[in-house]
Amino acid sequence: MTDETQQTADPRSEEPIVETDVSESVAGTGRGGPTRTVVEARDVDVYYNDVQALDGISLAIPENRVTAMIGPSGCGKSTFLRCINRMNDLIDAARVEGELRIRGKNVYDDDVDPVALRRRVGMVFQKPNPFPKSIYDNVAYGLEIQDKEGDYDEIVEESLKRAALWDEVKDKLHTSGLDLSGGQQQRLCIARAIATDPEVLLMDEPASALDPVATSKIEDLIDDLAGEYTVVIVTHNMQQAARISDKTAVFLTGGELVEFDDTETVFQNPSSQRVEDYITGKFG
Ligand SMILES: Nc1ncnc2c1ncn2[C@@H]1O[C@H](COP(=O)(O)OP(=O)(O)OP(=O)(O)O)[C@@H](O)[C@H]1O
Repeated sequence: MTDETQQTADPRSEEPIVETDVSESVAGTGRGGPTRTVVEARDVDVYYNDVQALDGISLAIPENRVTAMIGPSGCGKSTFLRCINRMNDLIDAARVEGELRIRGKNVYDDDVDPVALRRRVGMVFQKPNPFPKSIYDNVAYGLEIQDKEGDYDEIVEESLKRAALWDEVKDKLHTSGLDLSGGQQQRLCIARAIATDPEVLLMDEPASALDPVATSKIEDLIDDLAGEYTVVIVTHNMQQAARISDKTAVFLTGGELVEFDDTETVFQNPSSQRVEDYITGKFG
């Protein structure tokens, strides 16, 4: 990483961002060679009141790749995910220290509007949470609240296609999103998240409430989405992390990041006994 930065206007962002020359922090991954860093954590600590949940996290998340966060329950995976779009701001007890940069700009700087940030960083949760609205309105919702210009019919169709749901719902767009199956609801939530064209897509255990067939569809979808989005996924399922991610971050108890590397390396040649014990199921 160099200190040289340049101002660029990101067409998908309302505010100018500082883009860092990341040529030296290029992440080579299995999904087609080198890429740029989009999200970079520098020495991030998170506390809930006096209890420390994350301890000195530093890592660089590559563009248009899938990065998985794995680790035992309570090690801080979701907390880290929520640092990226400042969802921890909504938790009174939470305090974040350190820097969380997106394309070089610290999202905790005073001049960053968290609402604008969350437009650039979409999120999909564990439990599908469509609004009690029609399928169409679920996807169009983000466009409406942002007063986005454009042909909504076209954007809704495109988003549903990208979320691999269009064929199943194209004849019932004006029925309730709540009438879909769990797996379809989750793909609807993904369509809703991508309709506003975010740069980063955060997914917090997006398949853990789904059956194996629906899970497999979500995994295929994540693989496809990585062509266009930078995906960061929290998962409890190590096979899933191994199947779908390019990079894997292993968090262990105490909120420590103990390994961050290409997924293949983490699973085939872990750097420490602790990580090996975790991924081979000896604990956690
Ligand atoms: N809102 C909160 N208030 C207080 N403590 C919290 C809050 N959210 C999380 N914590 C604590 O922070 C630590 C990390 O929690 P977090 O949910 O980030 O872990 P996780 O690795 O995502 O766990 P899981 O896999 O079980 O979802 C835990 O000790 C948890 O109890």
